[in-house]
Amino acid sequence: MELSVSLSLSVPSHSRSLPSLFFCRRKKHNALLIFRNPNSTSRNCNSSTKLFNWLQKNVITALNSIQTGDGGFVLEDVPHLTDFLPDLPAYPNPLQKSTAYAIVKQNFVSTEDVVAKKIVVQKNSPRGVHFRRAGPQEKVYFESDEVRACIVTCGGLCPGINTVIREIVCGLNYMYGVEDILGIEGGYKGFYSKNTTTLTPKVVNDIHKRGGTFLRTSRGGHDTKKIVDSIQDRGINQVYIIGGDGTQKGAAAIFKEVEKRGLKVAVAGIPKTIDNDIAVIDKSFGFDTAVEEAQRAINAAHVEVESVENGVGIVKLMGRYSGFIAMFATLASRDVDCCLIPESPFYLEGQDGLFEFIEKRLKENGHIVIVLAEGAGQEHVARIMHAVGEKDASGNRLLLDVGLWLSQEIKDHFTKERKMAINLKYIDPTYMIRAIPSNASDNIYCTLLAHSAVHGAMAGYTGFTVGPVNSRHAYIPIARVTETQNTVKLTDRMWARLLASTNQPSFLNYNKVMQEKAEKETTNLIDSTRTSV
Ligand SMILES: Nc1ncnc2c1ncn2[C@@H]1O[C@H](COP(=O)(O)OP(=O)(O)OP(=O)(O)O)[C@@H](O)[C@H]1O
Ligand SMILES: O=P(O)(O)OC[C@H]1O[C@](O)(CO)[C@@H](O)[C@@H]1O
Ligand SMILES: [Mg+2]
Repeated sequence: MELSVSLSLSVPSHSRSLPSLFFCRRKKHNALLIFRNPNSTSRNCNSSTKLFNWLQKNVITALNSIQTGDGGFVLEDVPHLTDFLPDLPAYPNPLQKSTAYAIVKQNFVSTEDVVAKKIVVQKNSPRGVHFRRAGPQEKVYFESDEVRACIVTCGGLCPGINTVIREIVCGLNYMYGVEDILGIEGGYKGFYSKNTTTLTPKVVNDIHKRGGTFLRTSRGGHDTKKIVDSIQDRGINQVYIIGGDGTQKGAAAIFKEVEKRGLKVAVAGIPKTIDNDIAVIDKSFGFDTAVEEAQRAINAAHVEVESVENGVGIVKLMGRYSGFIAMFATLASRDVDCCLIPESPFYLEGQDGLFEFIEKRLKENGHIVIVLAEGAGQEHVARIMHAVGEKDASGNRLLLDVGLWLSQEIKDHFTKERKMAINLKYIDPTYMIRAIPSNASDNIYCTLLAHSAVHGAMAGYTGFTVGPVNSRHAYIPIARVTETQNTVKLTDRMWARLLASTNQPSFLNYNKVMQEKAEKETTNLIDSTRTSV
C-alpha cells in the first residue's frame, strides 16, 4: 500500500502526555501525518523537535498532502481542518434542503473527484498530477450560525474583485444561511489597524457594477502574528483572501499560523491578478475584461496613425513580468504591427532590430502600431536612467516608464539620424484597463470562483487556492500557485501565432547583438579616454 507523508505543526495544548513526535494515519486520505507536540514533557523532546524541523524544511514541500495511486496517479491535496483538529464534528450540507439546488442531478461532488493537471496525454503516459475537485460536499464542518466569515482584498486592482466579494457574501448567505460576514478594509493591514464593516447581500447588491474594490486594498503591511491575533480576537472562523501571488504567500503564512495555534479557521485564497501570471490555473479573472478594454486604446492608436504621414503609435499595457495582456490584445486586434513583452528581450539598432522594422512598415503602409508591455525593455531604460531599483511597499520592483523611453528613442533615431519626419502618438491606458467593472464572462467566472471558495471552506478545507484547471474548478495547495509565475512561453504555439500574424522580428539574436553593442561601447570609451589624455 502506498502512503503519503504530511507534517503537522502542533497538537492541542492539553496533550502533554503525548510523545514529542508521533505519527498517525489519516485513513480518509491514506496519508501518514507526523505531529510535533510542543507541550510534551518527554525527555527526548529536543532531538524530536530538531528532527521535525529538519523534516519540515527538507521534506514538507515535496510530500505535504501528496497521495499516489495506480498508473502513476498523484493527488496534490489541500489541507483539511481535521488534519490538526481530528475530532471536529461534521454536519449534513444545508444545500440538501435548498429548493434551488435540490433538483440538481449530482448535487454534491464526491470526495473522490479530482481534476487532472495535464489534459493532453498519450495511451501509455502516467496519469499524472491531480487536484481536488471544487464544489459542494455532502458533509460540512461548520454549522450556519457558527460561521463568522471575513473577506479581504490585497495588491493591485483587477476587474471583477467586487463581483467576487458580492458572490462570497451571497453564496454564504443564500446557500449556507450564513449571516455573520465581515469586510476587512484596506488589505492585510486592515486586520489590525481598522474596524471591520458588516457585509450582507443587501450591502453588496450592486457592487459588481463598479470597478475597484469595495473593501479597498493596499500593498505591504503583512504581519502574520497581528493578523491571526485579530482573527482569533474577533472570533473569525472563515477567511477569504482575494489577491495575487504576494497575497497568496500571505494567505499561506496565515494558514500556517492558524494551524500552529490549532484554530478552527478555514483559510481560502481567491487568485487575482490582471497580469494573468498565477501558475496552474487556466486564466485569472478580469484578464478578458482588460484585454477587451485594451482594444479601445489600440484602436485609437491605429485611427490616429492611419490619419497622418509616417504615423507611429505606441500603446503601453500592463504586465510586470508576463506579457499576456499585450500578447492577447495584439492577437485580438490585428491592427498591431509589433508586440514587445518582458519574456522576449528586444533591441533597437542594426539588422532585425526594431528601428529597421519600423522603417520598413512606414515605407510599406505609412504607419505602424506597437504594443508594449510595461515590463518589457526594462534593462534598456535602467541603463539610461541609472536606476536604483526602487520597490513598492510589498517589495515589488517599481518599473521605469519604458513607453516614454521608447518614444524618445524612436523620435531621436528617425528625426536626427534618418532625417525622416515621423508623427508619434504615445497612448498609456495602463490603469484604465484594470479600473473598470468586469465584463459578462468574467462576472460568471468570478461567481464560480467565489462559490467554489465558499463550498471548500464550509467542507473544512483550508490553506487552499481555488481556480479552474482545464476548465474544471479545483482546490490547489497555495504553494503550488506561488512557487512559480506564469509567463508567456516563447516556444509555445501562441507566441508563434503572434509572430506569424505581425511578422515582427523575433529578436532571437538579442544576446549576440547586446554583447557586440557592449564591446563597441567599451572600445569607444577606451578610444575617447586615450584621445582626452
Ligand atoms: N512573501 C510574502 N509573505 C507574506 N505576505 C506577503 C508576501 N508577499 C507579499 N505579501 C503581502 O501580500 C499583499 C499583496 O502583495 P503584492 O502587493 O505583491 O500584490 P499581489 O497580491 O502580488 O497582487 P498583484 O501583484 O496582482 O498586484 C501585501 O499586503 C504584502 O505585504
Ligand atoms: O497598483 P500599482 O501599485 O501602481 O502597481 C501596478 C502593478 O500592478 C499590476 O497591475 C499587477 O496587479 C501590474 O501590472 C502593475 O505593474
Ligand atoms: Mg504580484
